[in-house]
Amino acid sequence: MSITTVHGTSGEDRGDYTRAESRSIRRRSLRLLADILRPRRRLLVLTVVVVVVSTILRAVVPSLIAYGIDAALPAALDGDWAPILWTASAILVAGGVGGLLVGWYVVLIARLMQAIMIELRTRIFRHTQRLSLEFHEGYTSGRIISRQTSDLESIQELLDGSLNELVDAVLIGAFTLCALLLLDWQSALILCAAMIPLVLLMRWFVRESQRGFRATSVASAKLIVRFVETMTGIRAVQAFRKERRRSREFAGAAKEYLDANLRVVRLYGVFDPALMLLGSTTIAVVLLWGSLRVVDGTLAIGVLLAAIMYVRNFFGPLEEVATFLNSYQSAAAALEKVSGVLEEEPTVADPDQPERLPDHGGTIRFDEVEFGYGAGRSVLRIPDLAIPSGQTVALVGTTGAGKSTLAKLVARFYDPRRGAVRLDGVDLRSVTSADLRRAVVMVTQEAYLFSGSVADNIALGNPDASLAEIQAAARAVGAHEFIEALPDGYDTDVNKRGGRVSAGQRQLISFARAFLADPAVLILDEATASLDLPSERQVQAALQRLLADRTAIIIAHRLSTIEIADRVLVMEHGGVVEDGSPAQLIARDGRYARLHREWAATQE
Ligand SMILES: Nc1ncnc2c1ncn2[C@@H]1O[C@H](COP(=O)(O)OP(=O)(O)OP(=O)(O)O)[C@@H](O)[C@H]1O
Repeated sequence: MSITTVHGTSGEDRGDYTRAESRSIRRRSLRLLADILRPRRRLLVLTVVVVVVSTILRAVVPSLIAYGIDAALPAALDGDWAPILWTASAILVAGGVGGLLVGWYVVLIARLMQAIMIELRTRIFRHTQRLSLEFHEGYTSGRIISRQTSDLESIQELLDGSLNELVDAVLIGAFTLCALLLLDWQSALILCAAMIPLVLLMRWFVRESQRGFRATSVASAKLIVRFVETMTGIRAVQAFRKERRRSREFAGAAKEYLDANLRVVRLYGVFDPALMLLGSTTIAVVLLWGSLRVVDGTLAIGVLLAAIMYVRNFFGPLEEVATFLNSYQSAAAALEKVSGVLEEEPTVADPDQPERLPDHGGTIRFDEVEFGYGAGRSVLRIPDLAIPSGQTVALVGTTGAGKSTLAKLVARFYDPRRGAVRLDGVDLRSVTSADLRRAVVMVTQEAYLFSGSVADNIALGNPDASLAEIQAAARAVGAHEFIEALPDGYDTDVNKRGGRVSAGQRQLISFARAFLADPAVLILDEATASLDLPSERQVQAALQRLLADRTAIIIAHRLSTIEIADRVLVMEHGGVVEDGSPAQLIARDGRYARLHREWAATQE
């Protein structure tokens, strides 16, 4: 399998990467870390210096003890107390300064790690916000939430605690080995021999637990996806009495997560005792071989004591390395996913050499356009379609005919596979997103309101607008009266009790937002669906004001909305099958005329 199969978030749900894939993913994670650490390299260097010095100081202590027992103690027995006093002072200084440096190191590393966390958090947020609609439609919100929550928490856990343990273990291990080599090479040799099974044990554990942690990370993401999906769709779940089934599915995912975790725990059940056995065996061998030499008179007793202390020091932190590896594996799995999301590129990118749109345009043209989602079949084919500036076009057709897709191409949420969509003669691919969002605004059925006041929500259309302009926009679309009647009028917080607005009112707020934005092209995708029938006249009047002096594309399933259009395009299987004014199409007695008759019948 080639490396490209794991580019970005693809292959994320697999726990069975090949070696080459694993390597490429690991490199991607490291690149991300290096990129984040580069601007903080001074802090990093200082932290490393502090920890190295403190470890050296601590590693010297057993040698000082050996000197104290073998040289200073006999001198004291002869009445010379100076050497033992010096040795005791040296132990005190080494231990004391070493301890102080450890304290400083803890602060430094915490600063560094917090900086990394904040940087990661903001990068994920900024980046996912920038990614195209195509990414978000394919990557569920549950998964993006796990990137920002459980994944970042695993990384934080590693950075907060376990990393200290690893640094400790590695440095103490290295310095201990050096000190032991200088002090007694034969004990050092025994320790080196013990490192062969140690390396094998570690390698086995890392390999197995890596697999295990990938599986737990996949399982935990699934759990979050199930939760988020159920809660965001809670209306449908309750309406269709699907609570039991969703609970069953959730329990299934929870079981999968539990099993994956248990597999990892079982690995620890083997690794920890094996490590302890290896440590005790090494100490026993050093003690036996050392005792033989002490009896022979070839080894001083203080050196044997120091050698045993060094071997203990060597194995002591290794048990903590297991804890580190635990957090490391889950953090590495998390970082892999995070770096995958960060590797995704917006599929709808800004041009290198943008062209400017004219100020008051609005002419749309589809030129030999063909489009399909992802690598899927083609769902839209528009060989030639021109919408002159100022025209209101209604898109009509059976469900799945391609109306929303056509609208999404005009708003450039997607680029066509072939051909071009042009606005005032400029290919949309050559327009910057800032320019495009000014020229084209799409209002959808969801009419999403952000936390904040009603005025803030309308002002999204034009952040520089004054309150008078905001109110004028609300008046134009017929939203002013109900906003005034809210507890705090325009200052009402839409997320607070009492500030809750109905779906239809939300729609009107989003109309006001669009009116204030004053785009050359406005797209309404089923945007009138939530408005209540009793206000139909109001809706029509509001729409007429909203659509005046601009090009508009309306997708609507209600006749009254379509009737205000200058032109109707009937779509079927991704193509335009009828095109004309409502009156012309009725006279032609085709599909639109039939639809019109059916609608008229239901309105009576
Ligand atoms: N995000 C997507 N990924 C893959 N296929 C999609 C996606 N969105 C729509 N499609 C497919 O594209 C085709 C056209 O869908 P589109 O939403 O444009 O239809 P529509 O005419 O707007 O339908 P409706 O009136 O039901 O909203 C359909 O076959 C649909 O299954």
